Amino acid sequence: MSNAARKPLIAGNWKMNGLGASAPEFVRIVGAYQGSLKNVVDIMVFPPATLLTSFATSTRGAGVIVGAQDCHPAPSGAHTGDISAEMIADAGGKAVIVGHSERRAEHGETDAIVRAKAEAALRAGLVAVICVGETEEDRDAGKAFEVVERQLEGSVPNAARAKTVVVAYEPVWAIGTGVTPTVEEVAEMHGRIRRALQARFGAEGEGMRILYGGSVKPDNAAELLRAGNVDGALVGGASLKADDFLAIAQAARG
Ligand SMILES: O=C[C@H](O)COP(=O)(O)O
Repeated sequence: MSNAARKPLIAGNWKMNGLGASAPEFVRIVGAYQGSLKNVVDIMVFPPATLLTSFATSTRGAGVIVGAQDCHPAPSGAHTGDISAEMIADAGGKAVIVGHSERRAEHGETDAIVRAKAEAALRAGLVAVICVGETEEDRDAGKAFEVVERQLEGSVPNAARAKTVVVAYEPVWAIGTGVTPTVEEVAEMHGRIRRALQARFGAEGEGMRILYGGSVKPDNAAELLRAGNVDGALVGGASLKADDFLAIAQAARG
């Protein structure tokens, strides 16, 4: 299956950024999406949880998917400060990021925890965007493929299907640094991820979208998105400005 058989997906992760005053940026994304983009690219936006409901309300009917940046594995309970996948769905969210490297590093999330969170997402009817990626140390030690394949094996649930799971490859050393792997390096890693997904999930693994993330900007998006098995991007910093994010979405048109 070529890239063209999978609808591109551009996802914006706002991380811990955004106040009520940021809503107009999102409204501009929704407006532009309804114009020319809707038929050629899927768009997801992951605002902080405080903005989830208002963004979900403003996108209703427009097709931009809104999601959360994390969820707890349990549906409810005594877990102060956490939110469950069911709560995200109740708030109008349709997707959730799990296993982002910032959560793995800052909150000690293991592959088993990430998998439990992805399973919670599927239980609640959300799309799980499961992040994997090696550190600079891993890459320098020649262990990038091994690390990413181990994360995939440990983090992706057995129930994963093409419509319910998206994999995001984000080399940790490329996040927020302005440094990216070469297009060849991205294609090589995405090819490895594709083969691992196919080996485990067959045709469903062939259809699963694999996003690249890490310093994607309007000026490098087109070449990164042309690489083999790159089905879209998970964008951090450049997703905070509607113009930049929409320029990246335009680049996904091919
Ligand atoms: O989730 C998004 C990624 O961590 C990429 O962030 P960045 O585009 O700011 O490098």
